[in-house]
Amino acid sequence: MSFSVTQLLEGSGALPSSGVGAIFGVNADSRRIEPGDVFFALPGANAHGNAFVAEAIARGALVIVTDQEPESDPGVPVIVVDDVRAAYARAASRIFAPQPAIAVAVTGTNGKTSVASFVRQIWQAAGLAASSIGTLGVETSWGLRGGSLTTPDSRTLHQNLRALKAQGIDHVAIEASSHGLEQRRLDGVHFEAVAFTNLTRDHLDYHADMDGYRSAKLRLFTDLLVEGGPAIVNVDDPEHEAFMFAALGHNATLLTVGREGAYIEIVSIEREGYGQRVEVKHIGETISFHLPLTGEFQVSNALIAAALAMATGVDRTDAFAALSGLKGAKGRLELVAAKQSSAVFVDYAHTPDALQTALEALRPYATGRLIVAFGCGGDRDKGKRSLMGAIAAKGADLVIVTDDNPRTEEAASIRAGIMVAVPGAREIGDRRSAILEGIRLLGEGDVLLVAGKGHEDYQIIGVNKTHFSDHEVILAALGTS
Ligand SMILES: CC(=O)N[C@H]1[C@@H](OP(=O)(O)OP(=O)(O)OC[C@H]2O[C@@H](n3ccc(=O)[nH]c3=O)[C@H](O)[C@@H]2O)O[C@H](CO)[C@@H](O)[C@@H]1O[C@H](C)C(=O)N[C@@H](C)C(=O)N[C@H](CCC(=O)O)C(=O)O
Ligand SMILES: Nc1ncnc2c1ncn2[C@@H]1O[C@H](COP(=O)(O)OP(=O)(O)OP(=O)(O)O)[C@@H](O)[C@H]1O
Ligand SMILES: N[C@H](CCC[C@H](N)C(=O)O)C(=O)O
Ligand SMILES: [Mg+2]
Repeated sequence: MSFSVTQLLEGSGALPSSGVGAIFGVNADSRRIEPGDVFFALPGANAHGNAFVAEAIARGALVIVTDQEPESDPGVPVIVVDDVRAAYARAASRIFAPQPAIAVAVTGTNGKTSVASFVRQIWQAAGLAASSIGTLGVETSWGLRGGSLTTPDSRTLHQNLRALKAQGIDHVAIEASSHGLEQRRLDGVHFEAVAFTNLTRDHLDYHADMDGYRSAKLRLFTDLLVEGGPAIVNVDDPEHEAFMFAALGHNATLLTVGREGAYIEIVSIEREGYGQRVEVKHIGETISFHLPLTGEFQVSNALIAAALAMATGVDRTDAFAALSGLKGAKGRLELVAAKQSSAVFVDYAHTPDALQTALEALRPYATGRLIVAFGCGGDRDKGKRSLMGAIAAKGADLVIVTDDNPRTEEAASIRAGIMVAVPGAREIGDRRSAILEGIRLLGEGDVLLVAGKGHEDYQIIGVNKTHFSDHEVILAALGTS
């Protein structure tokens, strides 16, 4: 027993899968324990896993790993470690070996899904079998399998990684959320390269303050990058210094991207239809390409993705050539339909900065009015509601405040939290009616932005999740663009 458990927690190489001391699996959820598993009792937001030790043993757990002695002797070996979440992540990586050879990760408040998707697309264009894992789920050239978290829990993550390896995939780009980093979900992965997009307010319901939020994100640079690996930093973001110094302080190879970038310098960006023409300097060479995506922020995302791809061996010419063929991630400033000279975009902006970015990106296309319909999620950072209201008031000509996953909060009070900063807005709780009203209002040259849900195909009211898709409502009203 001790041999295999030690190996599980600290060792390397294959684990015994039969015989005395064999460990068959790991799980942190007592309800899913199978005979032969090790139960990891994690400190959670609602409970400590120690409360579920009896159930885990009843289901066949052989060993308990925890960060505090259970109150009574459970009758099976208990191993107390300092950081049980990290131990769980590393154990999951050993149980579910082998894994794809190359993993990269991107963190930041906004842009992670887009960057992860773009890295996968660049790898694929270079002929490499690749996958991206994040908010949208696990995506490969065979399709998309949805998930529930941006950064999956360690067990799900490593199960997915093993399945990808079994399909011949050796290149994976992963979104590193602040929750995921704080909860050590990624601690079993060695990243060959990492990237930072930007840092603005989000998730202050979970992190004590911006310092706590930033520290969680910095873990990707300080703890999870392989020794000397490339760390890509968007130097146009005001928060870049902390990430730059974290990289330098940990012997990473710092690669900066942006208008002030040394590795990739943005020289110029000009709109070309709904896309843009971009000129950059990359280690002395000037490169010009068409990016078929709307919004300057996508230039930053695309270049960070190109840097990650080049950092993992893609040839410079192939990487930049791939940018002209990029497809936007679903619901990220996506042109969904057009009505005469007006247009309707769906975007996943659910933070103040993202809403401002999306409105600024669309302003040049609104020769008439810029209309926005959006809401804020329930059971999430309340402070961002009035900030988003103020941003909408400033950046749009007409604002419709609606519902976006009220969860267990009263929807009307969430809307009120937004309306205080935009008293002139129309308040239409039912999201379908709000979108239809936005479409009804569309005149010559107007642009409607439907923000907050992006790819989501549900509305969460209370604890019930019902089918709802911004795309479907828009397309049913207007047909395809
Ligand atoms: C606040 C938060 O992040 N919670 C996540 C966390 O739950 P927790 O550890 O706090 O769980 P808990 O309910 O206190 O339970 C403690 C422990 O007891 C165990 N337990 C519990 C009940 C039981 O009967 N038996 C049992 O063993 C649980 O499995 C857990 O290990 O760990 C769970 C397993 O990984 C996650 O499913 C859960 O995500 C919840 C559902 C969630 O909504 N998370 C969101 C906020 C989130 O993580 N979002 C980020 C950011 C997205 C973005 O970028 O914007 C993401 O990466 O998705
Ligand atoms: N580089 C960027 N800078 C600012 N805003 C961005 C950037 N990239 C995307 N956005 C905005 O943020 C929204 C979310 O983008 P994306 O899904 O790529 O980010 P994310 O970091 O994965 O978000 P999440 O934390 O929810 O996983 C987009 O719909 C867009 O409005
Ligand atoms: N990963 C983010 C997504 C928010 C999306 C928005 N539609 C909402 O429900 O608030 C979160 O869970 O906070
Ligand atoms: Mg995401």
